[in-house]
Amino acid sequence: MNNMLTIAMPKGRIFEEAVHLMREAGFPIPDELSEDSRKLIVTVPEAGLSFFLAKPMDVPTYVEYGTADLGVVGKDVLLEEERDVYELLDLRISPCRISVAGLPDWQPTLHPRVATKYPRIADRYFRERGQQVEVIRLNGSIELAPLIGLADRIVDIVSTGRTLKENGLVELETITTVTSRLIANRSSYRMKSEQIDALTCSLADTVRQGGSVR
Ligand SMILES: Nc1ncnc2c1ncn2[C@@H]1O[C@H](COP(=O)(O)OP(=O)(O)OP(=O)(O)O)[C@@H](O)[C@H]1O
Ligand SMILES: O=P(O)(O)OC[C@H]1O[C@H](OP(=O)(O)OP(=O)(O)O)[C@H](O)[C@@H]1O
Repeated sequence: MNNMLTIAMPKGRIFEEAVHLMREAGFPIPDELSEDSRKLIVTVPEAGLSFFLAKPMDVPTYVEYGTADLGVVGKDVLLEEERDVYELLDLRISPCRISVAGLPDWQPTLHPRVATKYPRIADRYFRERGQQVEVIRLNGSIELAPLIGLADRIVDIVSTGRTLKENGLVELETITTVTSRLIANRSSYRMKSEQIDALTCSLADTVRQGGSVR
């Protein structure tokens, strides 16, 4: 059996915090694993760890298919992608929320349109409330949609609230709060339980001690 643990790391916002947390938990992550580098795979044989860098939305896919044993990913992505993976630990990093937002003078319309990068989350949210909406999937700059008349409302990430404020939008409802999670492939979790449990426990201790808060 291959005893190496392969970990899918998300590029972008979560990356630095995740690396910081792992180093605090005692895992020797080399400087080579950096967003400044173009290298996508970094192996640390002496620690039995191999890391690769992926787009955040793709992390659960790599983990579900077993190309990574573990992954670090935002709860928003888990809720959107609905991949068959284990969620092992709340890492309490990269906090934000998913909210419904719109113009302050927004009025309900007969066939409301909702723009979002999270079509499943949006669809589920409005369906559970018995509200019929047309969900329009966009890839970014979601706040544009109500400003230019593409949609009545948006479902998007809010962190500081600055993007909403600078575009004259208001947060109407919070759908859920979000932090990053450690996830595992189901069969890896059975086959490599000892290694995965040890890594999860070290990270959990560090998280409990507030080690990740910077
Ligand atoms: N202000 C924020 N905006 C977006 N994501 C945030 C924010 N704060 C924390 N996050 C977390 O970071 C993750 C997104 O990271 P990032 O923006 O780097 O990736 P991305 O959405 O794939 O970006 P892009 O599509 O612009 O490359 C989200 O899944 C979420 O869990
Ligand atoms: O509340 P804030 O702190 O302003 O953060 C929220 C904004 O950040 C994200 O956008 P991102 O920067 O990823 O750009 P994007 O529009 O291209 O997705 C998100 O989609 C919001 O637009």
